[in-house]
Amino acid sequence: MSERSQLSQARRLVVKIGSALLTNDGQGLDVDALGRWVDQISALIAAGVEVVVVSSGSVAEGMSRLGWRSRPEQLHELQAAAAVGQMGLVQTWQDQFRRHGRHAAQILLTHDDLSDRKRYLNARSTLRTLLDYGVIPIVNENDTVVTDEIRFGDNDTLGALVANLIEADGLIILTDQLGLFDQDPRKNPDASLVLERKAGDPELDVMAAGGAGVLGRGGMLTKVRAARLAARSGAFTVIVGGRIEGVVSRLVGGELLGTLLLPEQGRIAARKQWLASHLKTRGVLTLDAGAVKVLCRGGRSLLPVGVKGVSGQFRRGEMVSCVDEGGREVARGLVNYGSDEARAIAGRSSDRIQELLGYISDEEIIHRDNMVIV
Ligand SMILES: Nc1ncnc2c1ncn2[C@@H]1O[C@H](COP(=O)(O)OP(=O)(O)O)[C@@H](O)[C@H]1O
Ligand SMILES: N[C@@H](CCC(=O)OP(=O)(O)O)C(=O)O
Repeated sequence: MSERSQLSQARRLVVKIGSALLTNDGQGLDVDALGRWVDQISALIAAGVEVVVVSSGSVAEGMSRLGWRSRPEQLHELQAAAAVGQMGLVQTWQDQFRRHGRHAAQILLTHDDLSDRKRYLNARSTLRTLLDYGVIPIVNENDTVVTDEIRFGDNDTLGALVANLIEADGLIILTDQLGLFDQDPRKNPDASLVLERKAGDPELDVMAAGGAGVLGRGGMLTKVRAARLAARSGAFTVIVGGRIEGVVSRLVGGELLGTLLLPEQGRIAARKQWLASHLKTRGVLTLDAGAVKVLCRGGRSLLPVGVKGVSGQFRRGEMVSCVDEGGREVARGLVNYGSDEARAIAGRSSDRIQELLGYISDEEIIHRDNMVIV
């Protein structure tokens, strides 16, 4: 089976669109181009694919609104431009999706948000809920509170972090070149397009060393690094020309466009390896025989009703060990409730969580995607 078939089989995708493409030569947003991507993304959604958009362009749109002709040097001026431009950016996405009868939602994140387990889970449930409702999340960096990303143009990394967060099958990075070339095509007209590589291939760093275009900031190096980060959760990355007519639809239709960067291992294996190796356990849930049976059969989440005992102090998002009544470990996973709340809902039906805690964040105590059977 060709590796390209992964694109047509993808059920959840992150599409990242850089400043170099979104802006009309730096003069505000290219609304027509944006509308064309929206048409293609809407067709994908209608075909049952879940799509999250990571959109740059706030600084460029802010500069245009403020009448600034050249990109400011000062970071606080860039942040001010981003704050002004973000309003126009999300409004434009919303206006375009409205033509297809769809809602868009603004999500502003920082890298730090995603390295904190609790915030990670919160962001994940918000994004999942939006996708369940058929809403298209439009993600950008929260430039008011961070500066590295504005400086380095690191929305490529954000795209990869979002792909990890929602366990996307793939990340599509739309840019102003046809893909990754073996040398910077602006400087070397003989450069040739790379069609497919493993994301971890060290030669990619040498090829991508040429720096960024005039409007973009990160260049190809941040895209290659983003592909490696996405590969950690088993997602593929495609770097491709966003101006190619019908690019997203054609890619997903199996056309050989852009550069496909592949993970070393599949999605589930990657996530489980990450879960198994990266986190310390903070507590123990003792399960009844029925819960042990459904977990071991695989593919099921753990509900509070199957929990007989809770020990240790842990917070939402931390790793706990699940043991049977004889103390034998059967699974590990990231809990959706802290230890006090877990004690309050243990042995109870999920219908009662609201009444017992005064709120409900999730009906399962550990979601199957966040669990490894040991
Ligand atoms: N090997 C390469 N292949 C393609 N483009 C390259 C390469 N090396 C450097 N580049 C530069 O990277 C630019 C794209 O990155 P960037 O300007 O940051 O865009 P974006 O805003 O889409 O993230 C291209 O315009 C190109 O000049
Ligand atoms: N968050 C800012 C900066 C992000 C940025 O420049 O990223 P990119 O164009 O993808 O390299 C913006 O939206 O303008």
